[in-house]
Amino acid sequence: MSKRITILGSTGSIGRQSLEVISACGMEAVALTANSSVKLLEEQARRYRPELAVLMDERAAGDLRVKLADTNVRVLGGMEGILEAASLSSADTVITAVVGMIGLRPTLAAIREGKRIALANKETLVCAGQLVLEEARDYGAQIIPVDSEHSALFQCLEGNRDRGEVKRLILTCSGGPFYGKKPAELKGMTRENALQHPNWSMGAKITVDSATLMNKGLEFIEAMHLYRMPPEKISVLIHRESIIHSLVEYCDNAMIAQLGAPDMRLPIQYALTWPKRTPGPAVPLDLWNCGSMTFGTPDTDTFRCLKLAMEAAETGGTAGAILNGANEEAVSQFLAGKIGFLEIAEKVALAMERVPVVREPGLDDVLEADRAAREAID
Ligand SMILES: NC(=O)C1=CN([C@@H]2O[C@H](COP(=O)(O)OP(=O)(O)OC[C@H]3O[C@@H](n4cnc5c(N)ncnc54)[C@H](OP(=O)(O)O)[C@@H]3O)[C@@H](O)[C@H]2O)C=CC1
Ligand SMILES: CC(=O)[C@@H](O)[C@H](O)COP(=O)(O)O
Ligand SMILES: [Mn+2]
Repeated sequence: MSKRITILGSTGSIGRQSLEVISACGMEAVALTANSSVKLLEEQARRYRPELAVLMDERAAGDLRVKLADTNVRVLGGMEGILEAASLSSADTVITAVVGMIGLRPTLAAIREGKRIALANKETLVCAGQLVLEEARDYGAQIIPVDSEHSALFQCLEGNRDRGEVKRLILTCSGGPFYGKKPAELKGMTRENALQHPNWSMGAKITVDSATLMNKGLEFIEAMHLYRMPPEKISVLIHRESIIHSLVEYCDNAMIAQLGAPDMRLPIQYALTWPKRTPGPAVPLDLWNCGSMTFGTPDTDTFRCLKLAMEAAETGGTAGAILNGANEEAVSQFLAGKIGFLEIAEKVALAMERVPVVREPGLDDVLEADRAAREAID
């Protein structure tokens, strides 16, 4: 039987590429969700004919319902609708391609139904990694990473390798559009400058995170949770070309890497087909013509967000939720032209100073940490 998939965030960068993979691999989309993109969700619903289409924005959901009145697609609105899409009985797999910690409750809902989670939404694990992984264990839900570095690590670990054999995980980092710049130059960098990622075409929020190196910081915490590794066993390596997507160093000093063209359709597909591999739409890597590969050390004095994330990783508890909430808010202010580039790190640092950390948090503690962090920087 073909795979039946719900995509949370189908109109975004990962969501659209997921639909390409689903088509190319003969799978079925049973539910699609977005925030307010009525036109694109209507087009997707007409083309893929899911059972359910959901928009978070209730007014936009009303418009979509009218537009899809001539189809069998059921249309819902709001968080209740998204939770229904996440737990739909006909879906076996949920791709979490929503941006931000708003994805946490739907991810938990899907886990509680025992779905396979193809996890792109890294903010979920940064905020509530322990909680999410415990629930996945209790409900027997597999979590397969979509984030390119974590998919690479997953492949280098052969899924479930004995952690005692692993010396460290090495996350590669492109360095983003501002690699090599110092604070005086970074001060004047605009939204347009920050949105020029050297290798990947992605949504606006993650592209800004790549420019501040917060993306690598979030990925550091994501890797800790996914692979049960302490912070001292995770390193970040600058690799400008984004060809090596990450590496595992073993206790005998062997290093296993996963390489590929910078094309998210490969990790998306692998999260859906694992443990099998099948032909798919991702472009092949032409090693003969890709030029040289370079490596270096990140400048965490200039790109403070990475250092702040590593501190949050050491602290644990709700520190990840505080870091993430402040970052989401600060990036949204930067994208709206309200604050400068360097103020993103300043605001995250401020929230980490001001908001107390709760140890062994439950869901309510995580949600409260997120709220308090956003309030602390306003
Ligand atoms: N893009 C990439 O290559 C990679 C992305 N990721 C991660 O994947 C996730 C998605 O990233 P990306 O695809 O780039 O993001 P995009 O901004 O391109 O897409 C986000 C999606 O989420 C929906 N959405 C936004 N806000 C809400 C909300 N409040 N409620 C419900 N739905 C919402 C959007 O709907 P609408 O269109 O209506 O706004 C859209 O469908 C992020 O966590 C990112 O870090 C990880 C690795 C690579
Ligand atoms: C495609 C992907 O997974 C992104 O997270 C990407 O890795 C961003 O690259 P950098 O954060 O290394 O610039
Ligand atoms: Mn990544």
